[in-house]
Amino acid sequence: MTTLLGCIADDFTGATDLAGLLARSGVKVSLRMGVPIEEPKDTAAFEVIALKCRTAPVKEAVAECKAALDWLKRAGAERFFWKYCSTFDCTAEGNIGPVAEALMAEIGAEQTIYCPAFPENGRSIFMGNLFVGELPLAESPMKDHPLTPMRDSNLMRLLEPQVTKPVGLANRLTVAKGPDALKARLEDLAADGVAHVVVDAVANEDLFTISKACQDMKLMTGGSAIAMPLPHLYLEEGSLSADFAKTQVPHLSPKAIVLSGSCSAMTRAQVASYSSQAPSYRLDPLELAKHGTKGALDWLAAQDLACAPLIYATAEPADVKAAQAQLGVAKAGEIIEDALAALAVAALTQGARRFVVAGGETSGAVTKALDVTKLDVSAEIAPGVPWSFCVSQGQEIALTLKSGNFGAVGFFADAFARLKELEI
Ligand SMILES: Nc1ncnc2c1ncn2[C@@H]1O[C@H](COP(=O)(O)OP(=O)(O)OP(=O)(O)O)[C@@H](O)[C@H]1O
Ligand SMILES: O=C(O)[C@@H](O)C(=O)CO
Repeated sequence: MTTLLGCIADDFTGATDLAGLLARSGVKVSLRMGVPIEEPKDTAAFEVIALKCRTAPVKEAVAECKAALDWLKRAGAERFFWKYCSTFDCTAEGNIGPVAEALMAEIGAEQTIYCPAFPENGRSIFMGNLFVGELPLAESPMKDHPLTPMRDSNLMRLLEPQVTKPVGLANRLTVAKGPDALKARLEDLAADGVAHVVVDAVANEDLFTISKACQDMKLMTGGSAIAMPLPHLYLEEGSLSADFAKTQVPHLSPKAIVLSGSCSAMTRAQVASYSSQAPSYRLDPLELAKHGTKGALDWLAAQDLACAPLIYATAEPADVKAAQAQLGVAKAGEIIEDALAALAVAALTQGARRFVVAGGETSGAVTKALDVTKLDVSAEIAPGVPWSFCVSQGQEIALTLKSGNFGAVGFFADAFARLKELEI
């Protein structure tokens, strides 16, 4: 069918997060890993293209996003969504603003909104400031992120240096008045030439108000949650006819592996919890730089994958900093991503058919190595983390890509329990 909403996500866990929230409505969502080589055919109403461009050089990110946009246009989409992290992960140069501005120019959008709020996961925006739980972004564990340390909580201040046109705010007091008041505020800002509008949201009701006010915008930008109401709104406006074809759950070998390259606070707690119940192996970037992956591959080869072992690079901020000081930030990340990618392929060869991967960059590296190009999105394990099914090297596998800070402490065990439930 013709695609109604074309979505571009800046990392792989972000893309599954978005696809999972859109799929909550029951509509079919297709998730593509990278810009498909083949021309659009039999596309879904909601198409999500996952890119790995959050920390790529600006020019590269813009070019990739434009290529994704072109594909989505050819799939018939006239409305688009630019998905970035609910913690607004970016560097001083971008890529949130430059990509948004490039997409706006391509599709002729005069104005767009920025709303990374995800209240179910504790992300809220008030007076343009982003909170993670009760902490301002810059005081949250995101201040120590290995690639995009967030040292300011004010979204307007973060965005301004990344764009050429004026930035403004539609605050919670306006959002609380409902969609018409928000529309009026956006029009006033547009009349003043404000192209980039940060919109406050602290609860799911705010997201519904914002989506309703913005559903006709050519481009919306944000975290996944602001897109969640769109299927329902499209059904209401009549552009979408309900397609409740459920994703089939295949019966797969119980052999499984957990691969974690996220150093986020929640993943650290999840790794600590799971490593007390399953065999686990810690990857040390300095050791990998010196001796390569042989030690880890040998360890994996000796494991019974029915026990769903864990391999992790997840480390405390001080250890990450120490490794980065010796290897450089990009090199340290790359060494680990390469190792986890090689271990994923080895696990597949050893018969693993259930993969849990933690971390957006990590997920990008692992799915690329597994040669996964399209995922059918299934039910969520935790808000924003669905199971999905795909084919890797001719084998059907189950894959979940977990955003660094998502899921509860018991997430890894929860994931396998949820998959068992789905199989019944
Ligand atoms: N011990 C370590 N030392 C240095 N870098 C590390 C270490 N462990 C992981 N990394 C790197 O840190 C980065 C973590 O980013 P990743 O996107 O995978 O996780 P995340 O940011 O927590 O997840 P998300 O983007 O879903 O929130 C990766 O590039 C990874 O290779
Ligand atoms: O929005 C989020 O927090 C996640 O989907 C994400 O982008 C993690 O990389």
